[in-house]
Parts: sequence; C-alpha cells; structure tokens
Amino acid sequence: MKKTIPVVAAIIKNEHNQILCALRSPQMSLPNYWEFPGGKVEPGETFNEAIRREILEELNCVIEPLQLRDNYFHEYENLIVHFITIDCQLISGTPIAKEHAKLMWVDVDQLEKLRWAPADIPAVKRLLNN
Ligand SMILES: Nc1nc2c([nH]c(=O)n2[C@H]2C[C@H](O)[C@@H](COP(=O)(O)OP(=O)(O)OP(=O)(O)O)O2)c(=O)[nH]1
Repeated sequence: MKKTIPVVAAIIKNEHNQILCALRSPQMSLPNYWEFPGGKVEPGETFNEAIRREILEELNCVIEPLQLRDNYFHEYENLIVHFITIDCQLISGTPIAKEHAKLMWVDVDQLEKLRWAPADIPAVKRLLNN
C-alpha cells in the first residue's frame, strides 16, 4: 500500500496579479521542479496552521490563509500526495528562498511555461482557466 501524505501549498498573488512560484533545490525530493511553496501537514495540524508554519519556515514571511482552492490526490510512483492549495495573503515580510533554489513572481498566463511538479499540474491548469 502506498502511503498518502497531505501537502498544503500556498497560492500567493501580488498587486500585479502574479503568483509566487518556487523552484525545488537539487537537495530536495523532486529536484528542479517548480511548485507552490508549502509542505507536509504535520499530525494534529489544520491545513491553515500547516501553511502558515511552512511559509514562515521556507520563505521567512507571514501569510494569512484566505480560502481553500484545490483539494485532490496525485499518485506518484512511491506515494500518494493529498494536495491542497490555499489562496493566501502576504501579511508581513518579503519572501526569500531559505530552502528553495529560487523564487519567482510569475504572470498567470506564463505559469504553463515552467516545469511543474506533477501533482501541481491540475492546480496550474485551473489557475489558467480562471
Ligand atoms: N511543498 C510542495 N510540495 C509538493 C508540491 N507538489 C508536490 O508534488 N509536492 C510534493 C513534494 C514532496 O514529496 C511533498 C512535500 O515535501 P516538502 O519537502 O515540500 O515538505 P516539507 O517541507 O514538509 O519537508 P520535510 O523536510 O518535512 O520532509 O509534496 C507543491 O506544490 N508544494
């Protein structure tokens, strides 16, 4: 049986309607793939608590979760990711890449040009169609 892990990811927009995208570093699993910043939900945590914690840890800034956007399962070779995206507002601080190779603000219509982690592709398509 494959393990299922819950993963929350933040959709953070700036005033130019660009979305914050993060490039996984060579040291991470799924190296050199783009993702929405976030991470695994720890036992006992709500999705909102998990996304606040992950963004503070990874990007050194404070966000406020606004609403749930996507909620689906993606099957990888070794595991199943329960993938949850949350629209978030940046409250304080400027995002910096503490763990990622790179951060980039990307226009919605340019999102498709990045090489996304496979689990993210449905979420990216939904953003494009909105
Ligand atoms: N954060 C994040 N992880 C994603 C996305 N898409 C996707 O397939 N994943 C996968 C990669 C990993 O297998 C898993 C999350 O791992 P992670 O390394 O970001 O999580 P974490 O910060 O809690 O890591 P850890 O050091 O505690 O293990 O979900 C995404 O958009 N954002």
